[in-house]
Amino acid sequence: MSTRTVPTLQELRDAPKVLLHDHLDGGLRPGTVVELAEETGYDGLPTTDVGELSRWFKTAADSGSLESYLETFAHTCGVMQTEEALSRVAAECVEDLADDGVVYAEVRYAPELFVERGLSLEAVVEAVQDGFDRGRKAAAERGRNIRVGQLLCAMRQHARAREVADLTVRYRDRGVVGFDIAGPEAGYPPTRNLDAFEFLRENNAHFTIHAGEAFGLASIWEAIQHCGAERLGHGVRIVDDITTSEDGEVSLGRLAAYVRDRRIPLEVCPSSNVQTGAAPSIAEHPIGLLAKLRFRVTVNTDNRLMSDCTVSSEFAALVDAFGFDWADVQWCTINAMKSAFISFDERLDIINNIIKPWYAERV
Ligand SMILES: O=c1[nH]cnc2c1ncn2[C@H]1C[C@H](O)[C@@H](CO)O1
Ligand SMILES: [Zn+2]
Repeated sequence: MSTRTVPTLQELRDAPKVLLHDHLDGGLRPGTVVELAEETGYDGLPTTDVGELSRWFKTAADSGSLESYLETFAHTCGVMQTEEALSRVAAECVEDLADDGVVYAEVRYAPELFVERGLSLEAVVEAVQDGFDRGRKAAAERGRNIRVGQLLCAMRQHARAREVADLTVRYRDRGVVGFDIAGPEAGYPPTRNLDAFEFLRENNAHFTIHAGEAFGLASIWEAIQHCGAERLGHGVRIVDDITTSEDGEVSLGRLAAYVRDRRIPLEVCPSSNVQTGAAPSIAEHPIGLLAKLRFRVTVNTDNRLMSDCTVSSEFAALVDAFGFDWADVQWCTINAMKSAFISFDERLDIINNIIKPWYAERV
């Protein structure tokens, strides 16, 4: 087969893929939201009809602003306040990713959002890990092998980042592979949490930062140069530091050049960016230019429930919009695996023994 074969959605689902940016509380099955609301006595859902609720999440998240997009999480977090609920959501997440052909995933959530009914932060992490372990076993029994790590988020608007950083280090040999900050970007620069990042660096722990989504270059610069982020959540506003002249010549500013030269991974989430207004459409999404310029681009879902997407459907959208072929899909997949927060040996093993052999027949 040649690299020019156009990958179909079904073929993309079969391809081994790597997912670095996926929120646990943004990936629930709509039916599970309804069932958990009933079981846990959460009465805030806009509707208990599964089809309607599914459409409601998508429409409400199609808001054009990150702030109103984030309001939809009140309902998912609302039904995830018990260990049983957290474990179920985590298990289903792993099974759904495995069924989409994901072979390695880092799934993130903010433990501080699940303590409304008295759970400790530790109990939250352990319940999620229990679900991940169960999901992994269930998927393996169906012949779908997947490895999953937890990323613990701190919310930018709260003041618990140092505590969550501590939790990240304590649980790093028990399923947690790194840390992130999430939530509203404008008005909450990453430097507000400098003590957390310093603590993580002192402990040789990994972290990524949501930056360059709803706010521009200043946020990306702070995340990298002040905080020491290894990867950027989204990071797509880096295009503000790239100019294309009338004759098509592209030039990179100092920050864009730094991000590209240092191979800083961009966790790009195309559909989510369109919903929050970070990009006008998939066709006009900066990922086309960033991939062409060979930034270290990775393709991610962000929130599968709110965007009604999968990793495969995100790739399919890029096939349509930019003519991505199998070589591009493999490149993004290897980029992502190289950027994962697990050991070099483990990353290499997945690249050499799972990813490369599968794509070798197509590129
Ligand atoms: O795209 C995002 N940007 C910033 N914050 C986000 C995004 N998607 C989800 N979140 C928030 C809402 C969740 O409750 C939290 C932790 O998963 O992270
Ligand atoms: Zn995100």
